[in-house]
Amino acid sequence: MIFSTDFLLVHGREPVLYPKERSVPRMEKRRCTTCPAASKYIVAFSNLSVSIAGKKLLSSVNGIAKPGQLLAIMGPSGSGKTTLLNALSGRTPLDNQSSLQIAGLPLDKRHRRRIGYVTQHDVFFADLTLRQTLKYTSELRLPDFFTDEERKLNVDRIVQVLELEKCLDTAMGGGMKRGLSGGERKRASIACELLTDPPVMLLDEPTSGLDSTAALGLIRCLKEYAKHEQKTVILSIHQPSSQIFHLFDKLLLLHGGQSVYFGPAKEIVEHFSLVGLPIQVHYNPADVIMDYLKGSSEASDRLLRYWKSSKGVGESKEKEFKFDSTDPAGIPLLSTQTSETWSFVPPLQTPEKPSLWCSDNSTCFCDNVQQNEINVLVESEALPIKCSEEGDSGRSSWSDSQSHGDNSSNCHSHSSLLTSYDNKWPTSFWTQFKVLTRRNFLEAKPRMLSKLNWIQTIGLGLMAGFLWLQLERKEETISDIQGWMFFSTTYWMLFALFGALASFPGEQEVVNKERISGAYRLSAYYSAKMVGELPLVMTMPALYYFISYPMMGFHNVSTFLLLLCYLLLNSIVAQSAGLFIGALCMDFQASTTVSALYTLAMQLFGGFLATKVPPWLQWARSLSMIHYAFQSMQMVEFSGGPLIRCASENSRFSSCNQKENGTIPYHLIIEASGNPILPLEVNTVILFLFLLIFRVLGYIVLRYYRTPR
Ligand SMILES: Nc1ncnc2c1ncn2[C@@H]1O[C@H](COP(=O)(O)OP(=O)(O)OP(=O)(O)O)[C@@H](O)[C@H]1O
Repeated sequence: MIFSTDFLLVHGREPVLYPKERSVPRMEKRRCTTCPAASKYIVAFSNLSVSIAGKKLLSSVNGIAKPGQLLAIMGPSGSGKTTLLNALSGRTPLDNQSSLQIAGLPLDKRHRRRIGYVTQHDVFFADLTLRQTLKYTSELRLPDFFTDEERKLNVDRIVQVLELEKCLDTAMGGGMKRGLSGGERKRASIACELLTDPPVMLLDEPTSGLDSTAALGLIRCLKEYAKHEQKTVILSIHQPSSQIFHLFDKLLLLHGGQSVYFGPAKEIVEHFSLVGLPIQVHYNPADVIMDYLKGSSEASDRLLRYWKSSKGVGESKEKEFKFDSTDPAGIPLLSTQTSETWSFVPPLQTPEKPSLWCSDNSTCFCDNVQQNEINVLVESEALPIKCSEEGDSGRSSWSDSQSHGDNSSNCHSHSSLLTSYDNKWPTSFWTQFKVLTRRNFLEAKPRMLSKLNWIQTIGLGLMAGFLWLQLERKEETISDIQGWMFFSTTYWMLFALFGALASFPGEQEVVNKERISGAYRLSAYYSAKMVGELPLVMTMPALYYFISYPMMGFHNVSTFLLLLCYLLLNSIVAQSAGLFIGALCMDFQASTTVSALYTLAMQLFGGFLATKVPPWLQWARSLSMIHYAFQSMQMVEFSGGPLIRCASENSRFSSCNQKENGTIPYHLIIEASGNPILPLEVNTVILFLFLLIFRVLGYIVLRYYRTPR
């Protein structure tokens, strides 16, 4: 694997990410973010506890992760590694006494969105290729001021670093669909997060499913990334190889939701021997540690007791966990006395938030500094950052950390980087809508316009066409014409509704992940879904109609087009109902049960199967979308084409018995089926109301009931 040097170029030394004159576009002088000092994303947690449903999953875990370092969380299965990462990412609520600070401030929504989180379970749209996935991620999650070329360059470099070039055009796969291998999917997940240049990266078991060489390559890559780009990297890992273990800077050992060690990884052997649990020189420390933790309870009890008695910070090494409340910015800082003494703000203290102001020419200054000279404490040295008056270099903060000698650009990069994230969303509603519409279309196309669907629709169109071939316009064929209309409306209602249901569970996993990371507004996603899938929802019913209706009997263009409109409107309403039920139930089995009940009821009250509805049940008819679509189609068909001729004998229409060779007006045909007639316009408005209500309800459910955590 090629790592290290290339990595530096990812967001690199070239002015690619934050180009000149584009750092803070059209910005008024305004409060935009915290001081650069606070932008050093140190993750500090103390007394961190998590309980779910009364069960304590984590208990008083302490630790600190600094930019430039790799913190590994190890522990047996079920020890709480994922729970801790979820807590650090803000996805799991913390117990009251817990303290979690990022960049010196309690974790809020804005910081939460600056954390890249690669979860254990990779979720992607199975049908999109890796190239499309990365392209859309960069379009959604990089601020609007990036050009297409810059985005592409960015993607290309990350792809190169993570060695994903060969599989760029492979489908992501997942579920039943074959696609990227497990290792490639994992690297693809990491690539998606890296694209956004997060200052803090959390990775849950990034090496699972990788062979030992690939795993080592990946951890090396993360180490380089942390070191050279000054990022804070925290990962959980099950049982690393010895080579991987020695790459860790800090180690947090968990057992049963409690920490049994936190400190430099290289000191773990010494720590275990102090506890009376020796680790032989030639053994892999990770293996032995896990053996102790998974073995007899005596070893883990001893570790826990020792750790608690030393107040959780390794007093055996004369280290102390000092709280320094004098730091004005409230930022966890490394003491200058010894690199092994940590200090950070006490739990529950909310430090005053320093503020950085950025003017429209990208000049930044702090409220509490009152000048352009800002001191940033990096490790133990104070680093002056001069905010120049003009928007010059526009380098990325990644390269700045590499070139401490030239700090003039730091403010610009910080300002552009942080202000774009200080806005609630990285991109505008319009960008999100455009990108999501395209992505939705591409994602849904293989599913909705699959080869099987084409075959099924053409076959069904021909079958219906031959069954109702060239029907004469006479009283005896009324029920056949109605049969074609009823069959067509119900079939396409079921097709659209169940199609929408089937798309929901898989899609929601990806959308929830993206919503948690703050990639876009729900409203943008929801409206894009409506628009992106619209042509797809209409294609199959239109094809069926183009085949079967002319075979049954074409009369004139206006009737032909109007009938098509009602068939399509009916399908779109059904899709909206499917989206609403899918959002409400989420569980596929529950949603199919609810949908089956609803669609069967709609068919029964549709106006064709039952002509005599008991008075106390007539209200149910008004809830059936089929009823309105079917009635509208009858009105168009029986009034638009040649009028239906009366039967020569024993006509059931009284008007026919009064004269020979008479015709039957459309309203008598509809009334004969026992349904009250509403004007065509009213039927149409009601169908649109169904559409609107289902879509609004779907949105409300996703917004308030299905808020992802
Ligand atoms: N929502 C929940 N409700 C109840 N218990 C939970 C919940 N989530 C996790 N747990 C429990 O919390 C414990 C820690 O789970 P967690 O997934 O954090 O472990 P882990 O160390 O990441 O395990 P692994 O290495 O197997 O992924 C487990 O015993 C698990 O069963």
